[in-house]
Amino acid sequence: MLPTSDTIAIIGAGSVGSAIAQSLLLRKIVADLILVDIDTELCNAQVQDLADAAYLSNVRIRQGTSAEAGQSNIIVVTAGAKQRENDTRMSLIDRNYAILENILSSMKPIREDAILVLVANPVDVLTYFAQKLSGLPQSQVFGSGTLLDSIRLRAILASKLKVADTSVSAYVIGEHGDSQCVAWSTANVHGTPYLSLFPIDEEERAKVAAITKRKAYEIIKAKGFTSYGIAAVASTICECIVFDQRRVFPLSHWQNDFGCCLSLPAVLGRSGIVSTLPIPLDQEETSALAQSGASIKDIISKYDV
Ligand SMILES: NC(=O)C1=CN([C@@H]2O[C@H](COP(=O)(O)OP(=O)(O)OC[C@H]3O[C@@H](n4cnc5c(N)ncnc54)[C@H](O)[C@@H]3O)[C@@H](O)[C@H]2O)C=CC1
Ligand SMILES: CC(=O)C(=O)O
Repeated sequence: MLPTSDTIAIIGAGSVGSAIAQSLLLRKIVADLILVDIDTELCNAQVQDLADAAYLSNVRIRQGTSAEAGQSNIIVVTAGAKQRENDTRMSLIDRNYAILENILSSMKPIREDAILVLVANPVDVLTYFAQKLSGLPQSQVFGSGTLLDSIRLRAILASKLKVADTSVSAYVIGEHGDSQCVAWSTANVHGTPYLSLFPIDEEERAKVAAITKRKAYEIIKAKGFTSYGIAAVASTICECIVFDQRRVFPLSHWQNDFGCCLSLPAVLGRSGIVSTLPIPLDQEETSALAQSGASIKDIISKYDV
């Protein structure tokens, strides 16, 4: 596959931004990558290191400014504080809201057809504010959401059934965080309900959901951050946009019913969120999703003026 002439800018060249850059480089999705960070020395070092890895592909990578990022086709926002052991994602909001405001104002004017992908946490809350502050249409501003959690869930379910992860379709929905929920009633393997193929009781289901939810905490406890999983997710999102693949992903996007951004299945294409798909949920899942929406809205209301 030849890289397209699109440019992707990554804001934040720390653990996550650099891992996303490496994933994009190796997958040869676009010809040009720009890395931007307030810490220009770190950014330059990451670019130099990644440029060595670029001999595996035809991709050019360089350090850029916020203004240049604003003129890129896709802008991936990873800049922000990360969780320390046992910090929740929501606890980052004070610091990361301020960083987001700063980034968006320094990127302006943002090109009208740019796609803004939020990765920094709390991703659902930041997606809401990025929609408000960027001036872009809501369909062009969304967060990586629970795609990463869904991949984690799918891996657990697949290993129980001894099938490939890709053969299981299962969604974590709601917040990319502690109030997330599993849409058990729609989990399936090529159309057959997962729970009919591999019946697990309520206690076991709760255990699987908890392991999925805790995975980031466990990784952060041992190595201080997560990066490879989100890099795979973010580069897949970029690929889907660049090639207008119209894949269905659980992404954090605007929800009229909840008055916030949270993850539900969305069709992703060249212009961003192209459409949404209904997801049949049982009563328990519906109420868990509503609670997740309420907890995101609660944080938003503290900052929304
Ligand atoms: N959505 C998801 O699934 C995931 C989200 N994350 C989140 O990604 C964020 C970044 O994590 P890491 O890369 O590990 O942190 P990091 O601390 O390694 O990197 C963050 C970078 O942002 C930069 N930065 C801060 N303010 C800036 C500004 N105004 N303009 C430009 N750059 C700025 C810092 O200089 C730093 O290099 C965190 O909020 C973390 O929670 C991390 C993993 C998965
Ligand atoms: C840190 C984070 O949000 C994750 O790995 O899920």
